[in-house]
Amino acid sequence: MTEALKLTELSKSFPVGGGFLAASRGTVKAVHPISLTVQQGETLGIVGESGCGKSTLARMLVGLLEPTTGTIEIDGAALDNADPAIFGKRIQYVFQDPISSLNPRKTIRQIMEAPLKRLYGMDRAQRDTRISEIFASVNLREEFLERYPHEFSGGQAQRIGIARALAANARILILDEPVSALDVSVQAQVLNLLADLKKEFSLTYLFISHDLAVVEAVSDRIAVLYFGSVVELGPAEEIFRAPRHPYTKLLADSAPVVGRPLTAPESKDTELPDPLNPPPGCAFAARCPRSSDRCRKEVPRLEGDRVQAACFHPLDGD
Ligand SMILES: Nc1ncnc2c1ncn2[C@@H]1O[C@H](COP(=O)(O)OP(=O)(O)OP(=O)(O)O)[C@@H](O)[C@H]1O
Repeated sequence: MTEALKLTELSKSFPVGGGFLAASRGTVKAVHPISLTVQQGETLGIVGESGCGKSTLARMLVGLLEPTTGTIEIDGAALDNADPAIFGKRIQYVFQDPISSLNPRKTIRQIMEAPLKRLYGMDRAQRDTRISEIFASVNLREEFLERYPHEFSGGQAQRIGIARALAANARILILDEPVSALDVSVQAQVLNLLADLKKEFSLTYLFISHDLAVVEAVSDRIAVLYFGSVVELGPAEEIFRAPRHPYTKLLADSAPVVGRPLTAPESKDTELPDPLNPPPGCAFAARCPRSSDRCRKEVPRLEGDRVQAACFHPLDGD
């Protein structure tokens, strides 16, 4: 298999402080250094609670945020932040809220045309051909092109969002909670469409969601994020059924996962650490039923073969 995406020590910190005249009050480390690879054709699921850094990671990957440290490589070539067009041709973002992510004052044709003009300088005839092809692939009628975003249902708008991402010919899509704003019946249609498109265009997906059952169903591998770090990474069919990291177990115990009954979570504490004053050791130690003195002093590294966990006292995965 070939590597589609490679992240090396990618991190993001935000200076935070009291107003633009006052000095910065500190730094929020939204994403701690992350190194991982995604193979061509793979779907990597990324799960974690609100505030764990999912959006910050995704926004770096599409060039919307400049990383504080680290590199992003696509098909072996490093992405250069100075040239957003390079990102646009290789990696695209599908937003959670399909209607509000589309410019309300533009027709769907104008929305679809924008990346074709900006990234490829296509003339009118070339753009029309490309848009017709993509619309056929996502099962949208061409008469929709002259309408405005508010005229569509959530499911149709998400198809348009996916079509826009595909128009740029990128082979990697960041799907940021792509179905969580949709009705359950429509969710299944959009997930099926994403599966079909993946085959048709040999796409690679990063599928970000807080919905464990959806992530488990669509992913080949899953990365569990906690407080800006990957704490567990492994095959989708294993990770929630036989968690190694106590945080993954907490997630799996508190959410419906196929083939695993809900149990009462061992940890009742739901507080995330203060991002302005992070703990010195493992960020999960204060919530973890297995934590030791070592956990409160040292940061565990992600280790293992098929399944990797960043934990000094991992569960045995049975
Ligand atoms: N521009 C910013 N300035 C300061 N802190 C930020 C900024 N953006 C994000 N953060 C902080 O970084 C951390 C990660 O935020 P992020 O939005 O990436 O998490 P998330 O997992 O996507 O959450 P959600 O699911 O709620 O969107 C949070 O502590 C957040 O408050």
